[in-house]
Amino acid sequence: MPGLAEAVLLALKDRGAGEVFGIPGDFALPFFKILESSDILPLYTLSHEPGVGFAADGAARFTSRLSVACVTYGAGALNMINPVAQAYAEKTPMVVISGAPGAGEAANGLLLHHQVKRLDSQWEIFKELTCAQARLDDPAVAHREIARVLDRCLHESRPVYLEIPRDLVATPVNPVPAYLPPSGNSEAAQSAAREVLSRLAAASRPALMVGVEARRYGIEDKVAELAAILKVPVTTSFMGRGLMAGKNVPLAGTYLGAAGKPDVSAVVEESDCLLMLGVILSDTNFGVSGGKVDMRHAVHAFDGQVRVGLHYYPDVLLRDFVDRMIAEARPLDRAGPSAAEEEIGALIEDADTLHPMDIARAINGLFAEVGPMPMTSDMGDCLFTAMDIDNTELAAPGYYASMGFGVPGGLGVQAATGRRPLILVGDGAFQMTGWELGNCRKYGWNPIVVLFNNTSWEMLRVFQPGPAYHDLPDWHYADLATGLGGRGHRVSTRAELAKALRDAYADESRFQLIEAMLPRGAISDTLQRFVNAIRSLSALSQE
Ligand SMILES: Cc1ncc(Cc2csc(CCOP(=O)(O)OP(=O)(O)O)c2C)c(N)n1
Ligand SMILES: [Mg+2]
Repeated sequence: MPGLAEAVLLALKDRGAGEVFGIPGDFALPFFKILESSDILPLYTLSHEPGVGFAADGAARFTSRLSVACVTYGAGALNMINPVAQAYAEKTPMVVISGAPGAGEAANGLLLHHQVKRLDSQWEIFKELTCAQARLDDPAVAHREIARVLDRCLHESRPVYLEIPRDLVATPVNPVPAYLPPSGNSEAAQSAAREVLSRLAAASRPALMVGVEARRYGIEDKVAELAAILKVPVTTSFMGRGLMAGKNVPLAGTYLGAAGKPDVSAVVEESDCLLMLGVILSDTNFGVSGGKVDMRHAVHAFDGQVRVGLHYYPDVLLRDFVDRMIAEARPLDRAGPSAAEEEIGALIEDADTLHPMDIARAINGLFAEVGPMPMTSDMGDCLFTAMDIDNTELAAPGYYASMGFGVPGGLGVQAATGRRPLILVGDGAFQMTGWELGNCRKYGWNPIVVLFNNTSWEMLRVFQPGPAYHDLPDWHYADLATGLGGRGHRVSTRAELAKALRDAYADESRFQLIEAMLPRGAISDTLQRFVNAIRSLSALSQE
């Protein structure tokens, strides 16, 4: 019989987990010791628990597998609340493992270090951030509890929480049962698929919008197959930017409502049967559309059910629904031309000062030369700029929108996939978690980081011009790269940026930090359209 810690690790590996990110502490040291000695899964330690959570999130987004964030009780776990919340909101299958006090530790009546209000306060907090939880304090049932929680993580593609008392990590337990895939209602899936196909056939402007669940449940290729059969225009949601990259589908582009390209917005807003697959109905995905999507004529397959107009089919797995659609779909021949990525033009490599759009042009140029790289983006104008980078695999917090994801998320991508990422981050967000780059040399990671240094919280300034607190000092980040084990490039002109990107790509020996100097007030075209759209919508609402 395996010990408890070993049983957890074996069950994680059996369910597809490829690595563990973590920071130990005394309540977790026994678990970490077995984690390292058992060699079941590789351990990557980082420097701050928010980075651990964001790295696990980034890994899961690119692999569509379980990811693991392992921390100590109290100070560690509670330090990671924000990344776990983001994973819940954006449907990432993250397993949070926290060490915990042993059974008898509270018996002496003293308050334990790292304890907050009560010993189970942390448990109560993580119940709000996860879809399933287990405290593994009963060896007799631990195997069933582990299976229950890990399977829920995969079924719902949301974080789960395992609490492991430090005095039980070596206690023998029964082997954890094998993964039990979810069983949806196949009859409901069939009925839903037939009704939706007939609605699409009867529509004059059918359209498809693809959201993040297509990636989370590993069915992007199936969705591409369905789109290719149906021959209807395909868009992605804002959060879904990067989906369908490299697939042979009639991709019109990313829907950004009034902030997007008018022809893409028309595909969505003028559709009389919009099929949304795995799309999160959030303000960032639909907020600047002014409610122009008529849900009475839309189909929304999300979170295990299919809503067709004003009625629902419950308990329908997205995978089953898409499979049933593929089986019976016929060409509708309504696909417009695949929108050539909006011509933002090639970078002019001259001595002009940089603008965010030049960064998009320069990256498009790099990818045209060397091929696309997996990308992560932080929250800030870098994410809006990413909308003008040709559609490439991208992980970014487009809904929960926490800063700090970009760099550790990119490190998680490289740890999990072995692929070198290109990371987009603003100076404000870099100040939060950019220092995790100091861990690259330990693991041989070598991301290319493009830091938008506008010495500002510019996204806030565009929504609230005036206050001086949006101004950030210039920290000369490129100069700090060497000490962290990387190479810094501080660039102020378009020619310098192009050269720095080429030099960075050629130097695979360490991480590359390209500090792109941007004037305060210079924002991407997409962010400008977002601001204009939100202002005009709010003006409308006050009429
Ligand atoms: C963890 C967290 N705390 C605060 C905020 C609120 C915020 C959203 S955007 C922003 C400014 C970002 O500045 P940065 O320099 O990174 O990028 P840019 O705007 O392009 O200049 C803040 C403070 C969020 N979203 N998350
Ligand atoms: Mg900034």
